[in-house]
Amino acid sequence: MSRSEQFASDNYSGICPQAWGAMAEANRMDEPAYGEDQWTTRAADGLRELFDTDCEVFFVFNGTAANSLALASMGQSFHSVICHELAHIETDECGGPEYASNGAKLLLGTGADGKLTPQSIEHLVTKRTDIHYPKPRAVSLTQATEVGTVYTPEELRAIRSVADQYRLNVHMDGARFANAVAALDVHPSEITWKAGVDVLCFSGTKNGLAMGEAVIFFNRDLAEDFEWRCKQAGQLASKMRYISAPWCGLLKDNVWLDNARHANACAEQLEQGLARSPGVSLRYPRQVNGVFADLPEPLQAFLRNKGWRFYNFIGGCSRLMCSWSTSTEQVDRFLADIDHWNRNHRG
Ligand SMILES: Cc1ncc(COP(=O)(O)O)c(C=O)c1O
Ligand SMILES: C[C@H](O)[C@H](N)C(=O)O
Repeated sequence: MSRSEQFASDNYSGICPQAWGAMAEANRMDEPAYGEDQWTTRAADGLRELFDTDCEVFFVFNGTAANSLALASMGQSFHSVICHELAHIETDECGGPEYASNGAKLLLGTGADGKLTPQSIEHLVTKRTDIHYPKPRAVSLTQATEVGTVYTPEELRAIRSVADQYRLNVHMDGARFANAVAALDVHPSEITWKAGVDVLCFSGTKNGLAMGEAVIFFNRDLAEDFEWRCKQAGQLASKMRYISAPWCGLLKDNVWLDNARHANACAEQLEQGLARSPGVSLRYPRQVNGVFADLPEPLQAFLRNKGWRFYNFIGGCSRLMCSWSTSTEQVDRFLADIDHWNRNHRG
């Protein structure tokens, strides 16, 4: 499949040149294993510098592991985790968070545009407080959300206020955290520890790495023994430098932010083009690197027949996801195909 023919997922993209170069540099000589290498130290220090705080940093292979193990560190098996009904930890992690915590239950909240509201959190915390129900101990937010929207610093602080009231830890699934920082144009600390986030799972995979998520504990108390939890879960890479060195490539000269800005810009170009297409509407506001559009079924079939790949797994709308490697020419080709359909096939 040609790289240029998909808006299916930022997971389809390759490794960005800067990450690849850092990997090659780390490959030049032997290094200590299991995270004792210079690259892992440099990457962790680079993230502490980026967030401007002395946070604990761990690297795991993928997002499901990052989320599951982070949440397992935030409560016991008899607790529950509040998340939005569209949350990836609910819809696409195959019970990973429940498994890693030995049974913590996910309580599904609501909110417009995929964003959990303080009211929904409070409702779930207070609706049952009897011994027969798993006591809420954490709230999980996805930033940017599964439908391409972002929590503002104010919204995050409001959630933190409710979390404090009910002694909840705050987890952030940062699969597209870089895209949220780019969209909000804030310092990363403004939408993490300064807004009360205890643990961030920062995805490198969706930002230009082959794999590799950083689990960042701003609340260092929750990090106790996390390395053992990772080891037992098979998430301690012996050649850790092949995860951490590419992270150094992203952090150098803020490549991570440039990659996110580019992906967001491509999605904006897509959004603007779709706005000109009759019969096409957006299901959610476009704020980061994904466009969630209601496309007529015949148009979807036409595009797929032309070789374009995209998913329809959220409420039936079409998700068009851009990444660091999306090109403006690719977006133009997609829009040109839609224009062709409108001119020649639209009923
Ligand atoms: C919102 C969100 N969270 C977490 C993940 C992590 O998933 P994976 O385990 O596939 O890396 C993804 C995957 O793309 C995602 O979209
Ligand atoms: C949803 C799917 O699991 C993947 N996280 C993606 O965003 O493409």
